[in-house]
Amino acid sequence: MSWTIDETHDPARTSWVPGADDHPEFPIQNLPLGIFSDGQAPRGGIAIGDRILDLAALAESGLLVGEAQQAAVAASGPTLNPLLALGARPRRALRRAVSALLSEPAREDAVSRWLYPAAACTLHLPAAVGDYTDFYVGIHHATNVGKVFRPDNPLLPNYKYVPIGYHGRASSVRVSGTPLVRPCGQLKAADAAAPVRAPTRRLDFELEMGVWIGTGNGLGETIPIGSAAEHVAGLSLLNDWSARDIQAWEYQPLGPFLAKNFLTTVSPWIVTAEALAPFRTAQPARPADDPVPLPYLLDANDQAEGALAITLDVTLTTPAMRAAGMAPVRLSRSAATHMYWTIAQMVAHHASNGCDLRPGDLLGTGTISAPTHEGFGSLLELTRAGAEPIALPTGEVRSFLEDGDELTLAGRAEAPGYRAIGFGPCTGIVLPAISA
Ligand SMILES: O=C(O)/C=C/C(=O)CC(=O)CC(=O)O
Ligand SMILES: [Ca+2]
Ligand SMILES: [Mg+2]
Repeated sequence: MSWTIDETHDPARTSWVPGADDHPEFPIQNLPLGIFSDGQAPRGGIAIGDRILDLAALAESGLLVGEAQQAAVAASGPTLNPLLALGARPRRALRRAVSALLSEPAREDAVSRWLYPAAACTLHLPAAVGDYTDFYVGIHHATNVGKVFRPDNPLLPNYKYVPIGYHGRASSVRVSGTPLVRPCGQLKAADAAAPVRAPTRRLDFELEMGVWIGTGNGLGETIPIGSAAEHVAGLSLLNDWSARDIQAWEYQPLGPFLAKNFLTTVSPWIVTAEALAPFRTAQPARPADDPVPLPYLLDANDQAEGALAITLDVTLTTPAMRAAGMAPVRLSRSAATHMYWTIAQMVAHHASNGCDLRPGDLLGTGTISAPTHEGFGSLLELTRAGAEPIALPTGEVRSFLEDGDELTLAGRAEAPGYRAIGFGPCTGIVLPAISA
């Protein structure tokens, strides 16, 4: 229901907002939801071109009615959780109403006063994240990483039956732009008898998408695969910063812990399920030898259109590049279609034991690596665990991230006949460790 194509996706629809029609990420066909502030209290907003539309002001303007007004009221506070809890219908009504207001020239006088330059605003985390779970649906990443950590047994036998995940840490999820302080942890060299505590020497990124849960499920209830997409409010980009040396020593038997909970960065905007409707595509067929998913994970409609045509880029700027005024260098280009499990399968599996998902919960997809080197989604893979450092245009090399490096994820949804949309940046700069 929420993932249907309507007049808001019409590529011929234009906006009176200056520059919006030429904006590479936020034309009127996108209308992503976020939380912003401009000196006053943080509140809900919608990105349009290089402006932000104030939803709290819109809720008081008298310009909206019905479910659109209900949604704008729910988006007037410091988090979008109340809006996410309303589910797809009011969110979609708000999208349609805002799309009409921003496209009809006669509305410019009434609405333009509620638009602010994004460059003058601060963006916040769009929702208070109650729980954060990180999946592992990038099968090429899982195979590559498995080769590093378990050379004899890279892809474990459960992988093609279970959408594998681990419970991450919600408290350290932050919005794009938050600096990353290099973490300290236990490091143990292969030939050392005991670990030392020191700043990580293998600081990495992970190219992921974040899935924002809208309506949840009650404790003890499941979410059937056929309705799982209805529980997804939208997507962001997500960087699951990782300390590979800490990870290698601590991860058995319970999985990632301090190697991955020191910061998780998300892009500021929730690109809604509604906005992403035109970019649905078939889930790539599984190789003939792979098992058919169990029935609770299999839905014909999900297989037919449960993947998303989103290109994902990773870029790096080093301090030397910054000093020389050089443009960021691209480290990787992948695509969301390289996920072995769909978002609906992740949601259905998560709730399949009666675990309750709640509005504003965040799911990471796991690192989305392409099958080939130019699309690997982490430095662990790109440099083969540091054995093949990347040569940069400055003459520098990188095995893992160094202090002062700035790493940025970008995403672009594209489909023939539709206006491409973007996600905004997911960026962070590495600061030196505070002390060991
Ligand atoms: O032990 C392993 O195989 C690796 C585990 C992870 O790196 C967890 C993770 O964050 C998965 C991912 O991003 O795909
Ligand atoms: Ca991860
Ligand atoms: Mg993390």
